[in-house]
Amino acid sequence: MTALVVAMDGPSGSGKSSASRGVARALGLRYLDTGAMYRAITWWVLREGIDLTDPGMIAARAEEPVLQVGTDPVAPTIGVDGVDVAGPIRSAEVTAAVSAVSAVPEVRRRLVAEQREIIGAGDIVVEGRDIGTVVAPDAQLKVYLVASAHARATRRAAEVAGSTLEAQRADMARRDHLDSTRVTDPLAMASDAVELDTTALNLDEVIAEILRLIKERT
Ligand SMILES: Nc1ncnc2c1ncn2[C@@H]1O[C@H](COP(=O)(O)OP(=O)(O)OP(=O)(O)O)[C@@H](O)[C@H]1O
Ligand SMILES: Nc1ccn([C@H]2C[C@H](O)[C@@H](COP(=O)(O)O)O2)c(=O)n1
Repeated sequence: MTALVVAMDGPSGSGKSSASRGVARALGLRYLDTGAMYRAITWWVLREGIDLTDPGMIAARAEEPVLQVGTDPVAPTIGVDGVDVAGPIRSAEVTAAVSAVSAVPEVRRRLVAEQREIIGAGDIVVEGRDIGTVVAPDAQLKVYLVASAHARATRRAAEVAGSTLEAQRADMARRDHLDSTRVTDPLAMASDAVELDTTALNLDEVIAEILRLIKERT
């Protein structure tokens, strides 16, 4: 049987990470969080003091940081030049800057190549924004997760200590806009993806539906 690749795309807070990890764990597959890779490069750009408003400078140095990416769905890891950045990449500072860095074509070219190398022989669930359209267009199953803006902001506000619903809603609207209007690889649903609205579903129900879709395809 062909090695399985499942592509999971969708906007911020739609549940991609939680559902992808759950599916990978259930089936003994690997898991790749491509958003963590864009966040890791962003962490490095900020640490280097590179001007975020200068895409040319970000592009010129895009190949410099070396990423270490772990694909165990139980304990995914991410490092930059040997530094564990799993915590820092979730900071408000990185979240505010990541759309600008991920819009730089040289950053995307570099990371898409690395992502394809990690996907390699398959048996992996890959989540992000452009997986079904650009990174793995031949994936056996492509799922596009959506949820209402209210549900997404409520979930995030519950997760981030000290945050409010309104702040989360504003941040997601800003990132959705930047992620879907960038010139290279914008957030878009692949024509052969299955759209799954998670607004009224709990996480177990989402995972069960994706497992059902995988069974149907394989
Ligand atoms: N179906 C669901 N029902 C309720 N809560 C959920 C559901 N799916 C995910 N969550 C919760 O919503 C939050 C966001 O989920 P998750 O991080 O998986 O989204 P995401 O799409 O990967 O977001 P991002 O793109 O910003 O990384 C988490 O706190 C998660 O536990
Ligand atoms: N394949 C991807 C994955 C992520 N991004 C960008 C867009 C997001 O704002 C940012 C962080 O992703 P998250 O951790 O919130 O999933 O990275 C992208 O452009 N392409």
